[in-house]
Amino acid sequence: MTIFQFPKDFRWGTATASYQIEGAAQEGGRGVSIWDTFARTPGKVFNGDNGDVACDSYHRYEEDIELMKKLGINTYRFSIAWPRIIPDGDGEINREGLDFYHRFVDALLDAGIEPFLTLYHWDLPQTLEDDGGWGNRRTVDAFVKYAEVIFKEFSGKINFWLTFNEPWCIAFLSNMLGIHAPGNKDLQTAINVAHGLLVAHGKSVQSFRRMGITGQIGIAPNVCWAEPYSKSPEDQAACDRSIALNTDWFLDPIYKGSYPQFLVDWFAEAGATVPIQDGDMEIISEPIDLLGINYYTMGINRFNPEAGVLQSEELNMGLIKTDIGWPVESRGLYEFMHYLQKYGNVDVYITENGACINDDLENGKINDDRRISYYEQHLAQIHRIINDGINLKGYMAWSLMDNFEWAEGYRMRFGLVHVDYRSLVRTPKESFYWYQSVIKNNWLEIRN
Ligand SMILES: CCOCCOc1ccc(-c2cn(C[C@@H]3NC[C@@H](O)[C@H]3O)nn2)cc1
Repeated sequence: MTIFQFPKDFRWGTATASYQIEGAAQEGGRGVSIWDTFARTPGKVFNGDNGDVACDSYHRYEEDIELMKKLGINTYRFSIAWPRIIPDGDGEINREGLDFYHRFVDALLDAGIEPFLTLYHWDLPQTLEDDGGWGNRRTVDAFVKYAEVIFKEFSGKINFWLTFNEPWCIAFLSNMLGIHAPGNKDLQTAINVAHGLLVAHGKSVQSFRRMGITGQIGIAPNVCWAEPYSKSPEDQAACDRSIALNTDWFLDPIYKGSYPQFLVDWFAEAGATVPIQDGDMEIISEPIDLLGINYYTMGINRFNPEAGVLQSEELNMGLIKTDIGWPVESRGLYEFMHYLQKYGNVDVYITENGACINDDLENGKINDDRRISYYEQHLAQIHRIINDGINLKGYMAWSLMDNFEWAEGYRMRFGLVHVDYRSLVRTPKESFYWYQSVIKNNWLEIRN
């Protein structure tokens, strides 16, 4: 038996997002989001699933908070649905939407749980997408207006703020690969979206400072760690491109005030350029306080001129995979956290980490041993990272409960709590009780 003790002030939590759990899509004055539209577009989401009901957390959040109290977490990451606050994107404010989130945040605080807010977790008001989305400065300004409304309303209640969740997904997964909403398949559009959200990030951080809002603010990129299949420079360069597009493409502008030139040049070869306007990079590089890091898996990549715009092919190395097909390899988290040190020893929270394991109820229990094993491996790496002196301050498991997994619909389950989507009954899985024990002890026990 090996015991890994965590720091006494280490934050333990779980994470969710508005469109994935709330439901009540036509209630409370909520406007239409790009995910409402995308999910209703035939062929875009498995089984034609959508977020109309989801986990019904809009109505059942008190039950969810009881589960959080039972789990013992002290931090809960969630997102606010912009279409509940300003239904048409940049027009009238919907007081009913603000009141809902005040009730929710107050209930979290009453439960002794720290709210950890993501302002944008992919549910853009459709009216703004109809007018060019993140590539149109109207959307940038609309986001700043929305962010300032939330800052003003929740300053003093919320102390941990993230502007954007997984900017690579918002820009490239959704506008170059077309796998997520709005489903564009164009490199220039993706680069325009990435730049627009970065300007929106920078402007909202400037507002946060100017308004004197309580707490700390940052952003949450997702990690794509990749190691070369061979020692060839071409394979290493292919890995560098994959890693950089998920993180450096966003963190270089924020921490260095410029894009990674080797990728700018690579995209120029493909005929795509970054639409930088005077003053943009100064705005984007407004200093932040923390980083959220979302880690799920890593790849072994090689150069392949046929493998998409980055010419970087991920190989099947025969590793154990989760039920969504992602290799289980926690080593990439350790390697990435050391890679991240090039931006300084910044405060980092793991804002997402978890496994898609689709075990179902058997005699009233869900024996998700594979999820426990995934978490054991990744928390052991977290312990190594902390022992190396890296400022890793907290960990939020993705996810508190099974929910709408985007293009995969409801078939892919990441939750510590099982959700029956017909009855909406929540059932803690065995991994819930395992994580409960880790949190209670503030240590990880590894069976040797
Ligand atoms: C066949 C080509 O495939 C290209 C990669 O396609 C994907 C799809 C999905 C992801 C993805 C999904 N998640 C989990 C979410 N993170 C935020 C939260 O909302 C979770 O639901 N992280 N990354 C990445 C890459």
